[in-house]
Amino acid sequence: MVVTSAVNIDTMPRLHPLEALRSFVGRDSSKEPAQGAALVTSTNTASILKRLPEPRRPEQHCAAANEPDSCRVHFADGSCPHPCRLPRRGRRERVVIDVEAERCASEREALVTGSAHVPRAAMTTQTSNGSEAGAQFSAVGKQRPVHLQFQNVGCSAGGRQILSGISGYVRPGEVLAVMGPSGSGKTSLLNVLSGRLKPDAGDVLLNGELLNKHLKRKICYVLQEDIFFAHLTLRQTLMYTAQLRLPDRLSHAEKVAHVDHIIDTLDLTRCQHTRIGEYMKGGLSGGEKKRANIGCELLTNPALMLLDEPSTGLDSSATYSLIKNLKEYALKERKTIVLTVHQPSSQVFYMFDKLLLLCNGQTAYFGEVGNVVNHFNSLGLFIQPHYNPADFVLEQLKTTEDKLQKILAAARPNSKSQLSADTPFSSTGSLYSAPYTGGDASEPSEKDVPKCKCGQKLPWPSTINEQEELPKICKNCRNSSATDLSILIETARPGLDLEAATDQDSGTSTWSNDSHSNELEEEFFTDRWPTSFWTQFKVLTVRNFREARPRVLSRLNLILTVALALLAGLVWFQLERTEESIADFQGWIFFSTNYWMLFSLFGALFNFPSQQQVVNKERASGAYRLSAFYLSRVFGELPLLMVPPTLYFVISYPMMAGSSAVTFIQLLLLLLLNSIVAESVGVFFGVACMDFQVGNTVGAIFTCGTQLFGGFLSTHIPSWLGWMRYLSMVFYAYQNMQIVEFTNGAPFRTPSSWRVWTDGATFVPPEELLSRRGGELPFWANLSALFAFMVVFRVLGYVVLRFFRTPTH
Ligand SMILES: Nc1ncnc2c1ncn2[C@@H]1O[C@H](COP(=O)(O)OP(=O)(O)OP(=O)(O)O)[C@@H](O)[C@H]1O
Repeated sequence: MVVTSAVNIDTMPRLHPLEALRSFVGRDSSKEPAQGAALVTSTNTASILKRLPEPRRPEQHCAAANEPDSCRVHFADGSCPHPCRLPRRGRRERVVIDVEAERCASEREALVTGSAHVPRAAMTTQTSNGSEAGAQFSAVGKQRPVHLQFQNVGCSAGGRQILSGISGYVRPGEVLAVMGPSGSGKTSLLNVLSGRLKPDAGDVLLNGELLNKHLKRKICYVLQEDIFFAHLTLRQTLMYTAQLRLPDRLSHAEKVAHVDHIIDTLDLTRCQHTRIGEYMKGGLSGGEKKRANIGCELLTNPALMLLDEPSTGLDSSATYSLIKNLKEYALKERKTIVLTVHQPSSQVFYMFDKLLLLCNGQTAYFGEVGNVVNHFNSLGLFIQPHYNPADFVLEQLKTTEDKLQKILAAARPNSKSQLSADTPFSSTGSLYSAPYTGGDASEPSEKDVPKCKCGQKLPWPSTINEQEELPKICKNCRNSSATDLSILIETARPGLDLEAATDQDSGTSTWSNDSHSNELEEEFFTDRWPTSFWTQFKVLTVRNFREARPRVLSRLNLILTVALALLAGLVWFQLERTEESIADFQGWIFFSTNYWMLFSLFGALFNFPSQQQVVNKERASGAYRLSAFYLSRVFGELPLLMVPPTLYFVISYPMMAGSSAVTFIQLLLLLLLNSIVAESVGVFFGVACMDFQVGNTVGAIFTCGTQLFGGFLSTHIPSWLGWMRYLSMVFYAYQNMQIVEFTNGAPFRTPSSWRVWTDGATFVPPEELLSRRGGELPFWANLSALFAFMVVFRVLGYVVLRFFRTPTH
């Protein structure tokens, strides 16, 4: 054995050990077996072993040892490792990955041998069914499948009860469809399940644990509206999302691979370089946008997906392919999916596993999709042959009040007819998951007998009534709650494939308390943010720049700027520097400062709300810190915002007057500062006034006041109103530009005899020029006031966003 190199695999957490080997021996595994070996160290050997391709259980490795392409594990003494001999977790162990070696250096080193020429299939069999997709998703973050239960959920809004007594459950691999007439509470229920709306009553449980801040991060919520930046392409959108929401420990290449996989999975390859687009402007189709929306959420490999009307705006074939994709995804990845849907075709309808039918915020049916027609038949409501069952059940909710009451009564937990529809409710409305088979629960086989985490066998109820009397606390460990017990029973329920419920990644039961699997999961979910502040700032800055570029530097904006610059240049063309033209110089300065104040302020005021929609969506899903976004916006957009005023200035100022380079640059910088300050004010108004009309009105009042008190239009403001000028940012910018122009620029000739210069001409002294404008503040004071404006409004904007615009949906 030749050890060619050594690497701590903890620095490459998602790299397969054999991939690590390949990277060190420098061979392309797909062509020929690599020669050599890599010494791979890790603080957690078990994590490496778990990342080995199947078969990876020691006894299975024995069987596979003779197969040339399989991976084999041996210990130092050459014996086949028995489970009890596997290195214990948490100890610093070394794993040697070798091509042909037979032994290890010490007993605490596991020797993982095997040809580096591992078939691709073997490299990707890390998830439930060995799909490549699974490996891709597991690279993002390992997640336990989620069993969702909600019990007696009640909720009110605007003084009205919008949900009451809603219960249901979904297992991993299942899709629950929530249906009901418009306004029946579907979206509200999803909001409750996602934790965005606090219920007044009832509980939402994930794997038996009450929904909390930590668990919320396992949930992805695909909103009904497809909210994106219109100028970015689909691929850019997914890539930025991946960079923001996938942990820093994944390399860029891994994130790219993951995005590629999502694009492939959702069949978006053809349109990946198409702009998202917006109303009346070309871009992705409705179905592509919807899939892009789902793709952004899938990137984080969520255990539980909530989708609000994913089929809205899609034709029937697009809906079919979308739901089929979701169903396959749920099955393959053991994901739990809840979605709301309006009038699915019967083909789509029967793809769902469970159906929750809502009417006026109450349950009209909960159970298997396949049972719903029988359930309605049992109530004397019969479906016509060849009639779409989804249409049929929805129509039943719109019939007479009597019929509706009958349906709602039958759906109540203590209703016999609903129980026979395989609904896991007790008469008290609490959930348990033992199957109901004609009144008595089936006796479980020995292996399926429910057990507490401590190993204590739990009584299997023989009747529904007994199930209600399940022990609240396990006698042995006195820890488990009744909820835990119901989940254990669910796990052990006859008919539920325990193997399938096993987390294939860890080789442990889904519900078992495998500390290592939890460790990995914790690693992914305990951090408040998936990426560091610096990563968020970097990615958001680039994204803001890309997003703003087509908007700020649009052809129309550039035409407008050049046209305006030429007009201003022509109006004030080649002004003579005489006393008579002083007012013209002041006019140009005032016009320029005002125009760019208005341009920047209203630009920010109009654009920020649409930007805010995306930011709200991303903040609600915990993608990044608000501070990172806010700061990145400054650095991402400001360079672009500088371009139009600069373009205007370099055209119009030389047309008006010629000055030294220093004066030229000083005036330009002052004009830019004026624009930046105005942009800060615009952002604040955009944030503070959620209503567009209100924002527009407030902005108009502010800018008109700013102009009136700016110092040019009126120099005889009543003394009791004089203080108002200090609230006008234009006042400071206007003053400073005059100071620079009149002090640093060439002097202004005058026929009067103020000052005689060397050539015999007389000039107006600069002090006289400045005193005429009625200003009294020095240059530094004006500059400080402008900076103060900028800082105060930026901080105010942040405060409003942080404390008054907390995203809920
Ligand atoms: N914040 C709120 N204040 C007052 N009423 C609300 C609020 N949110 C929801 N509602 C009301 O609750 C009911 C359920 O709303 P929800 O949006 O959940 O219905 P839905 O079934 O999703 O409807 P649709 O299918 O039309 O989207 C509606 O009657 C709605 O008017």
